Amino acid sequence: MALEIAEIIIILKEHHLLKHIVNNVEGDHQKITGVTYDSRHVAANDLFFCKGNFKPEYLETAQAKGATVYVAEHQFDRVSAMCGIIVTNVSKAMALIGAAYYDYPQNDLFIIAFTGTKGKTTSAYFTRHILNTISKDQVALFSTIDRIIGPKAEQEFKSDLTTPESLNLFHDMREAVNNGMHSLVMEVSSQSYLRNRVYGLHFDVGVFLNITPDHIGRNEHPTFENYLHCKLQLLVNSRTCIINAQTDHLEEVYQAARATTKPENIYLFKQANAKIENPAPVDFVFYNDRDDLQLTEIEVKALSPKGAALHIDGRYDLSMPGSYNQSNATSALIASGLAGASYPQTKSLLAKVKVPGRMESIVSKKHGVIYVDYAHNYASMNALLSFLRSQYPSGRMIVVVGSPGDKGISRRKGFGEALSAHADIAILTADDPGFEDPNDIIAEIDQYIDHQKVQVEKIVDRYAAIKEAITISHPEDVVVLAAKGEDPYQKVKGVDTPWPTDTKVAKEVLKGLA
Ligand SMILES: CC(=O)N[C@H]1[C@@H](OP(=O)(O)OP(=O)(O)OC[C@H]2O[C@@H](n3ccc(=O)[nH]c3=O)[C@H](O)[C@@H]2O)O[C@H](CO)[C@@H](O)[C@@H]1O[C@H](C)C(=O)N[C@@H](C)C(=O)N[C@H](CCC(=O)O)C(=O)O
Ligand SMILES: Nc1ncnc2c1ncn2[C@@H]1O[C@H](COP(=O)(O)OP(=O)(O)OP(=O)(O)O)[C@@H](O)[C@H]1O
Repeated sequence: MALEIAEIIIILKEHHLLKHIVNNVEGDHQKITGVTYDSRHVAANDLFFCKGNFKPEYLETAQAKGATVYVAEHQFDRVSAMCGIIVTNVSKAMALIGAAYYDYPQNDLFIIAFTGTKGKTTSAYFTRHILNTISKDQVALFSTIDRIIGPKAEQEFKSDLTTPESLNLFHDMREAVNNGMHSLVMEVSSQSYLRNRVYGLHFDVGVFLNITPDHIGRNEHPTFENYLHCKLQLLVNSRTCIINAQTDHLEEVYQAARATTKPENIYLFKQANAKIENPAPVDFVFYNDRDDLQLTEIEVKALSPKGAALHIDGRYDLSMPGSYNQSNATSALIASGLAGASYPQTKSLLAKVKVPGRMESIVSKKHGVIYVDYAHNYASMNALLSFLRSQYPSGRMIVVVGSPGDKGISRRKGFGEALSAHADIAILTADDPGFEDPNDIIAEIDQYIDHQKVQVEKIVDRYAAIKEAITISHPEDVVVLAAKGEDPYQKVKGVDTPWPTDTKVAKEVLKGLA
């Protein structure tokens, strides 16, 4: 793969991003044969992007390793051997040049993208499972948990971000195409719009699941309005839109879709008896006749001719309980319908999907049922605990939870409120404390807990907290290990400290108690 300076100039001018060029001694036909934003991965003739919390010495290292061109928002004098392309916005430039360098892999993929405060990973897994089963292994997945760029085991790896940096995104899309993938299901975080990771990219189908306050604060969104604005960008950039009509801010969400999409390409869905303010007729409803731990099923019914044309009406079995998962499943069925999947081919496919770290249960005779779940804000914690409360009305609910440092500050209050509403015992512990003292985070969650309703224990060491929860639980109790899912590390003072995962710890503790 290669790109000439001349091509880069045209792309940047087209998007009004080019300020000027310095040291262009080799001329416009100079070719770059690689692109990177990390000095640790530079090769000869690379183009290097100076982005984010960047230090000038990274560029000097890049030059020493053979990079010949850099893109930055201002000129660097100490790399006089390099051609400098000075732009108004480096992250936008990086996304556009990345797409060009990897030869626009998005044109070879049918892309379904999910956004929402909660349910992105679950819905993406559901959709990918349906389409991948039907297409016999030709569907890639870019999720918070992992990225799958081909059918072989070595083409599946853990994700660093929910939505990758633009260069990695286009690189992995190209790999997916080379590996025979014809579709891609991906999660698009609001942060990826804030940071221009998907700038210029258009999606075949964009799905908006829901929005509640989260991800607001240092390093994330300055305000809720900004968070909502970034999330809405997915709909603005999608050819066909699917909207959960039960989302908050439905009017704005629908308007964002309408800004670039005709009503005939916008699909709304909701639970059959949910009351909503209708900005447009609903296309699909789902009935949740049965929703318990033994069996979860939904019936999907089209209400409009365009809905009926997808042929997804029918009764489906689900592997994951909870009304929110029924909503996630409906979004996945509509998205899959738009990609050509129909009933009854899809009838039983969702009965087999497991999403790592979401609603994983471990049954023990002496210590009740233990759930490991990724719920980590008010909306998800409330949804999870209220569902489990309905399933275990008589036992005690013992919840182990912590909140991350340096971000998502509103989660602390949210946890306090959700625990007060549903838990009997809360064991507050550490979860990615980052540069904060976990004791302070625990104290903050605790101040929002109603101590008349909930007994609180504070155990910073997460292993000891899980051990305590399981040790004190009786057979009729339910233990919830919340917020960490299958995360294999704890972020402590900038270091990813290995963590065996909540599931492994719980199993180990149970073995020790047997
Ligand atoms: C705030 C934010 O999003 N920051 C992301 C951003 O950081 P950054 O551009 O400042 O990069 P940096 O790591 O500080 O380093 C600066 C630059 O120097 C380069 N460098 C660094 C060291 C070196 O030796 N040489 C070198 O060239 C780096 O490659 C980088 O280009 O780019 C980095 C990759 O280049 C990301 O790892 C980093 O994500 C941080 C870790 C993060 O926590 N992001 C979260 C908030 C996030 O993006 N979350 C959303 C999900 C949210 C949700 O759940 O909905 C996501 O999409 O994952
Ligand atoms: N539609 C939903 N509404 C509310 N809570 C949900 C919904 N879907 C899932 N959850 C809860 O949120 C948790 C995380 O779900 P999931 O990983 O699918 O969401 P996500 O949007 O990918 O989250 P994140 O952005 O934090 O990675 C689940 O473990 C479950 O407890």
